[in-house]
Amino acid sequence: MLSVAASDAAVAATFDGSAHGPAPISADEPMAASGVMPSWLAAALSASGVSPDQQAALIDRAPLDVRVNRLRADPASIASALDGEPIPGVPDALRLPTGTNVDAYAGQIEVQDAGSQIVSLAAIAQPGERIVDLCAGGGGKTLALAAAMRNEGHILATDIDRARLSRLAPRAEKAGVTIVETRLLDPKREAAALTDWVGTADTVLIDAPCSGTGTWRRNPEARWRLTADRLARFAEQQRHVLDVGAELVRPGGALVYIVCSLLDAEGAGQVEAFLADHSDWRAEPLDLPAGSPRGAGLRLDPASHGTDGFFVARLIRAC
Ligand SMILES: C[S@@+](CC[C@H](N)C(=O)[O-])C[C@H]1O[C@@H](n2cnc3c(N)ncnc32)[C@H](O)[C@@H]1O
Repeated sequence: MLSVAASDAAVAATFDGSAHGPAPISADEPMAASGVMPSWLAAALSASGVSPDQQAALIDRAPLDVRVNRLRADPASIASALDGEPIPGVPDALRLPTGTNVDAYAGQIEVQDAGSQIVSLAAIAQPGERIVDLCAGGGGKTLALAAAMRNEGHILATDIDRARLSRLAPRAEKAGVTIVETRLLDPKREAAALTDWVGTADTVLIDAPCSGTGTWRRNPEARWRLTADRLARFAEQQRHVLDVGAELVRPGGALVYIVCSLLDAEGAGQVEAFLADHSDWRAEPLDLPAGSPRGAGLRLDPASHGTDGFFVARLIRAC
């Protein structure tokens, strides 16, 4: 804002110290270099193979994408009612005109970025399976898994955040989903609450806590809040949830690791370290409607794929 004020007298005049106004600008006030993000973060993204054009697109305006819930609605009818465009290769996704009011369609559609829908497909969820959604939050991906399973089987949805997890059950009810069991975990004591699932899950989905560099289109201020220390803490949490989740997978089963970040430290690098430490696991190539190869997985970004930014990998436990 100081940079803007330096070149725009009208903006500068608002720094007048009035009630709700910013303090007057002092002569020696340090000014941040202008740019899309802090320079350390731009350097980290560049080192992760994210080009300047891809970095700039991280703060573009996001489209309004929804997932049609096949348990309650038919994609073709919703597309014609809401003037939605199908998204090639993503079975239940529609892109709606900006500003479409979706409130009347609660339970029939879920607002969910196409990228989030695409990475959920990496679970290849089938009716009848037993799946753990370890970092389920409010259940965006849980509900996508349940729809893919045609509401047959069992999903254990867990999280350490009570408020987020409490939003899942009412959403599931509205969506006609009855196969989800929620379980609140104690941080660092997750394993003790999951002993009944050890070695039994067909798939464990880990949508890990992360810096969110791929979701700046929705949270543009997050780029200025992220610090190297916070990033290191996210990386530590990611290692931890990978270890917790891996224990739950049955022999021959899959672990799907997702982050909405483009930084290798949270994506390809995490998976590389996991595979180096777990010789009985291998990465399985992914066949998704979009994504560019990155390490053992795929990466999506707004400039290349028109979605939020994600990294996803599918890892298989030896039989
Ligand atoms: C990216 S968000 C999940 C979003 C959710 N999957 C969705 O699609 O709506 C990551 C979640 O991980 C949870 N989390 C963080 N540490 C965890 C842990 N040790 N065990 C389980 N969940 C954890 C956070 O509370 C947060 O809700």
